[in-house]
Amino acid sequence: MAVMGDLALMGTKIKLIGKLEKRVFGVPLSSSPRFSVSQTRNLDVSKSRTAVRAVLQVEKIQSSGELKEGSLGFDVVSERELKENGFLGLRKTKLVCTIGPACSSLDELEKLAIAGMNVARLNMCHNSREWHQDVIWKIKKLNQEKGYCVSVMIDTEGNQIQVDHGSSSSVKAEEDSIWYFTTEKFEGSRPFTIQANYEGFSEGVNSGDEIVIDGGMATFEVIEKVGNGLRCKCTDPGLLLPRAKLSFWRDGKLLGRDYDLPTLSTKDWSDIVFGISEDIDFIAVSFVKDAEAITHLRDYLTTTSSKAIKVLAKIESLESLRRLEEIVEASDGIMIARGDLGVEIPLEQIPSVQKDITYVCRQLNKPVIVASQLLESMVEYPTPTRAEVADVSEAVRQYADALMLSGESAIGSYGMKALSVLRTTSTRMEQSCREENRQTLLHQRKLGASLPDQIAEQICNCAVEMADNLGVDAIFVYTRHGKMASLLSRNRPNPPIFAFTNDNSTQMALNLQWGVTPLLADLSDDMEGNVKKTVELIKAKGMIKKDEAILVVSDIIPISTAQTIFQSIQVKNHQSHCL
Ligand SMILES: Nc1ncnc2c1ncn2[C@@H]1O[C@H](COP(=O)(O)OP(=O)(O)OP(=O)(O)O)[C@@H](O)[C@H]1O
Ligand SMILES: CC(=O)C(=O)O
Ligand SMILES: [K+]
Ligand SMILES: [Mg+2]
Repeated sequence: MAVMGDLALMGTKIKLIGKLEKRVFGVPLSSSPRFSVSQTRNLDVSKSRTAVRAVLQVEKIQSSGELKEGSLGFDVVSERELKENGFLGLRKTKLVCTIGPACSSLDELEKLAIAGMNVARLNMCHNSREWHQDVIWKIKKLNQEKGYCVSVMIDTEGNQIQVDHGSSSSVKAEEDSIWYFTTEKFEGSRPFTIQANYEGFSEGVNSGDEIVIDGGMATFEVIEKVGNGLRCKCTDPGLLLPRAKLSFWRDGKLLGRDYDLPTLSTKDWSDIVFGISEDIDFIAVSFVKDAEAITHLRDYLTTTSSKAIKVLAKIESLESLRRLEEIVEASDGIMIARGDLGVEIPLEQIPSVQKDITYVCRQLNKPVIVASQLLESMVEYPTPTRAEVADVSEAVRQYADALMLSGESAIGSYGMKALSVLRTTSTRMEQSCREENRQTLLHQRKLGASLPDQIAEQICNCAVEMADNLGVDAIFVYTRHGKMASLLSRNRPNPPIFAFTNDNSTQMALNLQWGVTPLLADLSDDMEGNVKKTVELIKAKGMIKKDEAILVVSDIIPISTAQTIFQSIQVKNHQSHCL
């Protein structure tokens, strides 16, 4: 015997199956699954006259019969974590690692995968095409042969204005020393000379303006313009690193500069073509200025790639902040690239800007990565600073979908340790957020333009409220394109979300979404069959304990009845025979 409830919503069926202990939509329920109750309640879900009618009733669930052969599509890392820590012990915050010379061997990559790397990032600014290809092949090999599930992201070089002193190490700029910034091209280095990579870099700059290198590594005052070059005096001594970035200031204010350069350079396009041919999962676009470049790239990918490659916009300039909402709307996700952002805006503004961006992303339901200098000191040292741990914790408390390592994993000696710090710190803060019940503090904005989209959204909002109120152990979602999984994730539920999909690119894309464990499964149009099969398999693997309850959500649309959308919510526990 089990409890079963139906919610009927314009052809949408919602089922509740299981032990109902608390309140659903404010309706008090008996604590025993062996009760008989029938209640109705109207609930407006949109501006239209649509209403939800909730009917709770007792129904007998048939015994499951024999277990079928098959795989649940679990990757080895999630499977191990689930067995060791149980449902609630699964980490929700996703981890991205930049791959560089310190971690590019098969062995090192496997160690990162074991330690929880969900996405590997390749920065196209560095190294050769062959090097990147080799890393991608190794990751695919690990996924295919050893059962990991690591997605691949390429990060474009972009049209960045950089200055270089021509030496491979850093150079010191002393106070009052005179330097010449030039656009002239020459090999090697010349004393007190810095090459800029763009002819127009000094356009609109006046004498008396300040040049700040890498967000404050050193500062110069412009003495005079000489052709396209600038003669400058060092006013704040410091270090000049190779390929440094610069910002211009006048009267204490940043000079917003719109260089007439396309967001995607010729090299970026060739890297994108390479990425498509290597079957990558994400393209992170550097120095996005507006939504246009993102829309253009997405259109290009739709026509050239059979796979749904996701486009992430990197927020790392003043212009991107000014057009934040349109960029978030146009893209599949966002990276808060705090490194270059800190060159473009005053450092003290970064924490509030990060908070605002993560908030907008949640509202518009796009995954967001917090990147750069999370554990910067670990490039050199085996432990993080207390301030770094606090920074990581704050990003987790803001419910960022993912955290990213840059130099810590790419060139650092303690990449594995840094990843472990991200893992333990995020797990701890997630637990604290659950105890505080911070999810309820978040406001949401309606996303769906069409009624079916609004229905999907409302189902997910209600499903998460139910899951949290009922204290279920896990949410199962059956999804083709990941929409329902992301709408559930957006609500940041207490239990983990297991997203079953038969689409490989959906699985790899969901790797970036908070709290979602994506699983590749052989789904049919028969929802009851899908649920039964996966629950039986997960039970057979010993992943469900006797007293655990699961909430099931689906958006599988049967091909034969494409006009009608059958979406459902069910709650299952061991009292129902099919568990
Ligand atoms: N593929 C690589 N090969 C060699 N060095 C790398 C590679 N990837 C990263 N690095 C090194 O790691 C450091 C940090 O990496 P990351 O790519 O995050 O730099 P970044 O400058 O912050 O990124 P971006 O250029 O996108 O702003 C780089 O300065 C570079 O020295
Ligand atoms: C990641 C990156 O591009 C930055 O922080 O600038
Ligand atoms: K880059
Ligand atoms: Mg950057």
